[in-house]
Amino acid sequence: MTKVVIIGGGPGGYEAALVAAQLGGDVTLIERDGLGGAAVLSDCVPSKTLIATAEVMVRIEAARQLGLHIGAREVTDVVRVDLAEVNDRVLALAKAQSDDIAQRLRLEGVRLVNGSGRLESAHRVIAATEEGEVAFDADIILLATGTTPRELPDAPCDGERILNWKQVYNLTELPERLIVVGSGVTGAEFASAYDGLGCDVVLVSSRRQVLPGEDQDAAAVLQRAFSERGMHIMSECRAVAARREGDGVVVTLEDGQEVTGSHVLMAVGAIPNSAGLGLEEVGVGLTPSGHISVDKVSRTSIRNIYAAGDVTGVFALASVAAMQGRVAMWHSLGDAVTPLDLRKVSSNVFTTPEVATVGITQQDVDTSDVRVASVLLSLAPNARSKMQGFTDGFVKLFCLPTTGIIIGGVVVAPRASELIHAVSVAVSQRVTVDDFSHAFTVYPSMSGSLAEAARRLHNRHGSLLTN
Ligand SMILES: Cc1cc2nc3c(=O)[nH]c(=O)nc-3n(C[C@H](O)[C@H](O)[C@H](O)COP(=O)(O)OP(=O)(O)OC[C@H]3O[C@@H](n4cnc5c(N)ncnc54)[C@H](O)[C@@H]3O)c2cc1C
Ligand SMILES: NC(=O)c1ccc[n+]([C@@H]2O[C@H](COP(=O)([O-])OP(=O)(O)OC[C@H]3O[C@@H](n4cnc5c(N)ncnc54)[C@H](O)[C@@H]3O)[C@@H](O)[C@H]2O)c1
Repeated sequence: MTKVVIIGGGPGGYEAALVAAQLGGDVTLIERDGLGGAAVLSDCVPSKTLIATAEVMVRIEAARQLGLHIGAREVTDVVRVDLAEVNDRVLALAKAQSDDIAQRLRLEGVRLVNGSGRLESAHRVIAATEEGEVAFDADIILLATGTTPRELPDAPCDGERILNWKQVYNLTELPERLIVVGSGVTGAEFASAYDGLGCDVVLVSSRRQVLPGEDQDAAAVLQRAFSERGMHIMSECRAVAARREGDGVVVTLEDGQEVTGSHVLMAVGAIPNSAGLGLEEVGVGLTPSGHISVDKVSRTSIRNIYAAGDVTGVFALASVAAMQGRVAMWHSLGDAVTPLDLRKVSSNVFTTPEVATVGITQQDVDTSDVRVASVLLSLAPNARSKMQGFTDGFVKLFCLPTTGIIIGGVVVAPRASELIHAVSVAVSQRVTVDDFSHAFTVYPSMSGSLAEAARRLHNRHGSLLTN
């Protein structure tokens, strides 16, 4: 039996373990914290659970537009957020998810080792466990060790008032005034969630507009939505330090301004967990940022050592980590394998409204020579949007002008994460705009706007239509 040793039990590691077990490998998975990794225990799952609660608050608040009066001016006057209870639920759900994953892995015959792993050689892994060090021989090794929140040297997190995104679940009371530093996906999602829960939120954004890495038309909608909800966005500001003062915090910006709040959440990116793994000693190549270099089948510079997930810096998504892990095992264990294709990845920013994207981006289109036809269709005229009191979003489709094949899309809407799937199938199956628009959509529905966008691309003049 081929001996497979995996370090890291997040989506990159545990999905790989399932494939390796299915293909008959003798699989050992070493994880120091808990199965499911940071994705399940502290990052993706907890944040989306918190956001689910915040969404309900936002919907209650929006009810008055629909003729439902909640008997008070502010939603927070009638709905009391018990943050201790909310966070208990968040953590219990994450733990249950982690336990389910552990149980499934055990059922599939994966050997689970609770400890910290490192390479001794290209064919031997050491796990430091509570009982001491244990060595495992390996034919194939997968490194899927994820990342750690980046800290600013002068803003060390204390877990009480100066927080990273893993520490917010310790809070038992809603922050009175939360400063969120960083307006990438993590910062934007937490700013949106705490604003929805009723906190006064200040967002320190290093760029002109929030979500610098996302579709800029979508980011503009979100920036407007945040401002209209009363969030204070400090654009083109960088934090350099944060300190406790009395019952609050003071964040110092690069230009010397000071921002005061009750708490600060640092969302300034993450650094790869690649130190201390024995990589340099064994000769595993790293990028200048310290991520592990991999090719499209997840191979590192050492023949039998693979890497998957955030530690590779390829695309920090749970879905991509899982696919990289599976691809690594299909490749190393001799199964049919399709190299990772980032042009088909779909992702979602879980803000209010949500921003979902798949395939080619507007930035790719604007910076490449490839001719692309696109249409951006506002959701304002969509009957379902009007009924639901939502008019600020849009759908956007990209296609090749010669063939009409759909190569990407963006949806800004409530539940955009669900709406994008049709476009994702179109991108992965190379569906044309004509075929896409000929499929029936429900009336009234927001997906009707996706079909309408495809219809507008029938002649594909390569223009950017708005409405
Ligand atoms: C706040 C937040 C929200 C997110 N939301 C989403 C989302 O909605 N959707 C989405 O697709 N992605 C989301 N992501 C990204 C997603 O969480 C990551 O892409 C995903 O966790 C990557 O999985 P991974 O397996 O590479 O690493 P991780 O999930 O980080 O798991 C790595 C594991 O390796 C363990 N480990 C590290 N070193 C060692 C060692 N030496 N020995 C043993 N174990 C070790 C760690 O303890 C950890 O458990 C979010 C990220 C953040 C920060
Ligand atoms: N819904 C999701 O799928 C989801 C959610 C969260 C994170 N993620 C993944 O995690 C990745 C990382 O996202 P992220 O937001 O954690 O990190 P990021 O690196 O993308 O964003 C960090 C932001 O903080 C800003 N920043 C850095 N230093 C600053 C300072 N001193 N003051 C003010 N701003 C500062 C940066 O300019 C950047 O815009 C994303 O690319 C995404 O793939 C996904």
